[in-house]
Amino acid sequence: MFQKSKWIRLPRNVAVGHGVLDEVVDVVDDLHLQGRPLFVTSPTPREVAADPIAEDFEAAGIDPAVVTIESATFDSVEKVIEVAEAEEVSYLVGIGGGKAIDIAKMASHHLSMGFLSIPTAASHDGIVSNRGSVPDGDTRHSVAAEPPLAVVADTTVLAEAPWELTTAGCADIISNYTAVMDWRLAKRLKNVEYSEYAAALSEMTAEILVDNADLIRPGLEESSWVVTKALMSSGVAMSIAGSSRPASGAEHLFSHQLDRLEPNAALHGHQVGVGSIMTAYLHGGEKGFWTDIRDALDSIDAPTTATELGIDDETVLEALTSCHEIRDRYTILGDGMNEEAARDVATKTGVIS
Ligand SMILES: NC(=O)C1=CN([C@@H]2O[C@H](COP(=O)(O)OP(=O)(O)OC[C@H]3O[C@@H](n4cnc5c(N)ncnc54)[C@H](OP(=O)(O)O)[C@@H]3O)[C@@H](O)[C@H]2O)C=CC1
Ligand SMILES: O=C(CO)COP(=O)(O)O
Ligand SMILES: [Zn+2]
Repeated sequence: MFQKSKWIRLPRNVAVGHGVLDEVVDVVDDLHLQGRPLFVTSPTPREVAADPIAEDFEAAGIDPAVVTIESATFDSVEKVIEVAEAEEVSYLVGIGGGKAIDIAKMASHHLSMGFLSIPTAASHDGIVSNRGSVPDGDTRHSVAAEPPLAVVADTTVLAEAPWELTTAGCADIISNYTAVMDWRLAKRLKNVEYSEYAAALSEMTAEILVDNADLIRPGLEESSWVVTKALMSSGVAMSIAGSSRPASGAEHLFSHQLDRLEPNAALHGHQVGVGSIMTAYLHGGEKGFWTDIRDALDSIDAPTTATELGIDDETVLEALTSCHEIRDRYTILGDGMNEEAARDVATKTGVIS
């Protein structure tokens, strides 16, 4: 007897393009959201977007509360929950990079409140996903979170953000290739839950981005358009899967471990991109597959070496040999690499010299 069932929660409204930051109040109106919002933001996005959006709300007779967070931690989630309760808000608006949006979606989940996602950087694929990513001691949690009711992605704002944020978003997408390979491997070896649709969407998203690499250039609003659509598509793949599996494999374990060993050394997307070169090599795949990943990263100005990440070779090796312990997620790393093997892959792929 067929007994499978599933909920897939996706945004109802997606406003993307030139100047849509001016339409946030209209989006809220269209969703029939009542009461006071809490803006969850971080220092730079507050200046770039949260303060101007607050002025629009005030002009419409709505007084938003604002909380600024500095890091993607459970303490930040707690802080947001406390402010939301104290300020008696009705819904949350995450305004910023991956950090602010993750914290807002996790706090919304806890509070059972609606949430809007307003990215100020095309730097990560958590814009629409229903997961939050939080370091916690030796481990890294992928936490169930509230998917946004709506996304407002202004390509003017995204194009004006520092270029490396956009290249980080591209690298987060390019890493989908190896994430899906890890997922298929885990399906074959460990019978983990797997969605062919989510996997195909994730791969297709990476494919379209790489095919359009020529359009991705600094300061071009069209680049933000191409990258943001890919980031949202990748987030939809995660929401369909009900897990970050379509977009997070061993290359993400490597990045999460770097976050522990060298906090804030490099952007999330850049770290997963370099990780992806090495895990593509480990998968063997078709000859030249890892060089395709490296060349795709190179073509959009994303780092391909430890030096370009600003991380020393020994830290790369430590991350490679220990990152399988970060979480219970089967990948090409299996039960871990020894140091010799790690040095071999990192050297042969040119990540370390
Ligand atoms: N839930 C999910 O599915 C996913 C979650 N993630 C998570 O997202 C995070 C990575 O995202 P990322 O965006 O790189 O990290 P951050 O949110 O830390 O943003 C990176 C930097 O960009 C700055 N910034 C943001 N917008 C602008 C702008 N318009 N102009 C100038 N600077 C700006 C931030 O400023 P400031 O320092 O002031 O904040 C910060 O310094 C990680 O925590 C990662 O785990 C990533 C992918 C998927
Ligand atoms: O970064 C992600 C997808 O790009 C998801 O993060 P996790 O590895 O924490 O699930
Ligand atoms: Zn990622």
